[in-house]
Amino acid sequence: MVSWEDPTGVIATPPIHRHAREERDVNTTVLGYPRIGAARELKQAVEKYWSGSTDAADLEATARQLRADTWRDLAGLDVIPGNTFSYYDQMLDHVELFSAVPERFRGLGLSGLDTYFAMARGRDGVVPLELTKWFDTNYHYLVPELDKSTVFRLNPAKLVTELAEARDLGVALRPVLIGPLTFLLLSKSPDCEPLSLLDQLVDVYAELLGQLDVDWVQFDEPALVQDRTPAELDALRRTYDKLAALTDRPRLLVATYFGDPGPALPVLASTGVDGLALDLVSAPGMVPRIAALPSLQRKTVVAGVVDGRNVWRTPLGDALSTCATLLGSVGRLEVSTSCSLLHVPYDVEVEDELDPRVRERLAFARQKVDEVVLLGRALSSAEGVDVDLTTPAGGPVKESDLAREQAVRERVAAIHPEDRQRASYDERREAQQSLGLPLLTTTTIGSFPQTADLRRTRADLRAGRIDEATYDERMRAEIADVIRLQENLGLDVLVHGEPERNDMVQYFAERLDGYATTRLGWVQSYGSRCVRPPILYGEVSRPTAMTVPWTSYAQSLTIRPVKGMLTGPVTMLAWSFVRDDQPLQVTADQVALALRDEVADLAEAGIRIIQVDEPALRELLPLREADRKAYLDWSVGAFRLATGGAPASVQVHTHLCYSEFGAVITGIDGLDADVTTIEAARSRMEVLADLASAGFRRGVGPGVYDIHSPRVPSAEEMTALIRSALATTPAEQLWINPDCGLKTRSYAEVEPALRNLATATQQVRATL
Ligand SMILES: CN1c2c(nc(N)[nH]c2=O)NC[C@@H]1CNc1ccc(C(=O)N[C@@H](CCC(=O)N[C@@H](CCC(=O)N[C@@H](CCC(=O)O)C(=O)O)C(=O)O)C(=O)O)cc1
Ligand SMILES: N[C@@H](CCS)C(=O)O
Ligand SMILES: [Zn+2]
Repeated sequence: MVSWEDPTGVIATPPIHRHAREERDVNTTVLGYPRIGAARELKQAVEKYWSGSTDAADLEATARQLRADTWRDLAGLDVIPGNTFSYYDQMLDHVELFSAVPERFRGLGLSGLDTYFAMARGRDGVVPLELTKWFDTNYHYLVPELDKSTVFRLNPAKLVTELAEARDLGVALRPVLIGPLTFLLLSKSPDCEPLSLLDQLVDVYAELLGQLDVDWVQFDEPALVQDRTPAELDALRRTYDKLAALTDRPRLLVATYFGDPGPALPVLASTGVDGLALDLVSAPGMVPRIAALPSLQRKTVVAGVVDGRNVWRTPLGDALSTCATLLGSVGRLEVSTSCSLLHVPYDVEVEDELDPRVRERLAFARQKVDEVVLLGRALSSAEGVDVDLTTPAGGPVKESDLAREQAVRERVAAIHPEDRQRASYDERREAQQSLGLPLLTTTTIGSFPQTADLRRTRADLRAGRIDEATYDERMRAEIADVIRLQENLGLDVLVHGEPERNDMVQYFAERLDGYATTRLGWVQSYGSRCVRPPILYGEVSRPTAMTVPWTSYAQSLTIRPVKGMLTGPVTMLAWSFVRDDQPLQVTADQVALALRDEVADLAEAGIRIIQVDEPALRELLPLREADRKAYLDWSVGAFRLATGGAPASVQVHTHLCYSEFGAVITGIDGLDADVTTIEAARSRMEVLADLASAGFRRGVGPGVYDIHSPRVPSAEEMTALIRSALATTPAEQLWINPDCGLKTRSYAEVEPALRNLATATQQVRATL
């Protein structure tokens, strides 16, 4: 995006010219937009600010430019969402908006901006807010911490500044707020139900509405697509009736997304709000119910017909007919995306290395805005634009390499229930005795620090500054260092450290047929951290071994067992954009078969322990209870298909992270892994009690080192955690390891932490 520098060095942005429009039959909008920057400008700017190499004014200038860029991208829409920018996370912005900053950060005496970042990242030994997954996406939000003495106070500076900035550029915004129900339901409180703070919070929203000089305000209430109690639905009705009863207020739009609001739909429709935004991509079955609700004849319905979470071009004919069905039955119709575009990359046009047959089927954020605009024009009787329905919509690239595709489909059709079944655990345990592992076996989760040097080496290879042979040599040198370090630390089961992996999903996607990867398709995962979700567009198969040479090389350097390291089928799907023309279960089995071949090759190469990571098993769990059993059946089945061919003598591990395991305990047991390593340090081993009461009797490694924090835990702390684990788990079952991989940490933290982990283990072993 072009920026205009004035002589003082301050970036000046020219007005955004939007054509004056008449009120149309059908307006256009989106529910939100990415904010990290098309070239990850925000990531670079905040990381520079954190490192102290730039100041707050520089960071704010970048932020201003990014907001202006966003409004320019959205200029073709009739209604532009506002408050979509965030330095770190939108939930954290609301903590600031309501002055709900926990005491431990207020005491630090920092500026507003630094207090904000301290809540996100911790500071001077003060632990940050907890980070957790945003519904069933790969985005993470910060969990507000409230208690019964919390007093909300309005602090609207960020919002008001942004609205004024937009107004100066000639842009009117519809600010987006997290709705009060969702804000509270996602918060945690040690001494009260967060919803008990609702009335007080709603008063602050009311105060805010009184200060906003805008036409519309959008309240995001995705928590309504989860199961809600009658009391919560009652609270919903009270909240929006109260806000709607305010005099002299903006119009109120309540947005639900990621699913069907079910019983919350008639409740919301019966309140005095002016509009509802509904996700008709994830819940197309809602259409007849919307059309049948008389109260919606007086309201605006924002129809989310363009998928905000996946990257396929919209089947425009289908979207048009959905809108046409609704046109006659709702007060006004607005065309939109199903949710915020935060979850897709900016622009497919820059992906010049993508196979054109794949690229022509894709729409990223900018293309999705174009689709919305096109649909709006086609539906608007004043313009009557014809939509070309012949351009390919999203979906598999059917004509590619048909022979292999056919073979994959036949292989899936031939899957037999026994393929998902290993020998009995007792038989496996016996066969694995020859590994000679001690009680309280120590290990790590796979990755060692991804140093700047490693990333630069990969960038050098991509840019042609070094050749493959040089790259391989440097990676081998790193593997040798990592093996030596683990031997010196006295760890029992070693890893190669994953230096060759840009990302645990992308690495495999780059090596599988049926998957495409992008050059610049970055999506924010949390704060300044981004991922490039690969695109699973066809039938998946494995042309050749993906990990065997690296793992075998590592094993050749040591007599201790080295764990092979694979990413499981569910995580390969969860962190990719996947085809939506066949059940996820079928796609998962295809990925599982490719992994099954890798497991066989690793075993053939003499690797005795293989870990298949499934950190996203919890994340994909359906938002409604009624859908969970079917999900756990196919997801667990895919994992078992991937690992089911492993001989009894090969020890299969899995790894899960991101707490809240309660709902997937039966699934964890169902995976039938010989050893499960699991995040536990922050929750002080709570998961073990759940596993014990579910009768889990295979190996379990609760994390004793919280790798999400730069803190180095002492040996004493870890000793205490191991002892508390032993209260519920017999020593024969217990493994000692960190919570997760070490890729985001530095060696300065990792070395002493692992040394302490080994010391703590020895201290406890001596007492057994
Ligand atoms: C475990 N997690 C993961 C999730 N999803 C995934 N797909 N992968 C995951 O590991 N979801 C849940 C969590 C989220 N956690 C994280 C943790 C860390 C990151 C992260 O560090 N992201 C990096 C980008 C990683 C990457 O792809 N690196 C590439 C490219 C690096 C790069 O930007 N190179 C520069 C040049 C660098 C130079 O010259 O020095 C460039 O190309 O311009 C690589 O290593 O090759 C981030 O920086 O945000 C994400 C999620
Ligand atoms: N093996 C991976 C798992 C992360 S969830 C790692 O260690 O980074
Ligand atoms: Zn993990």
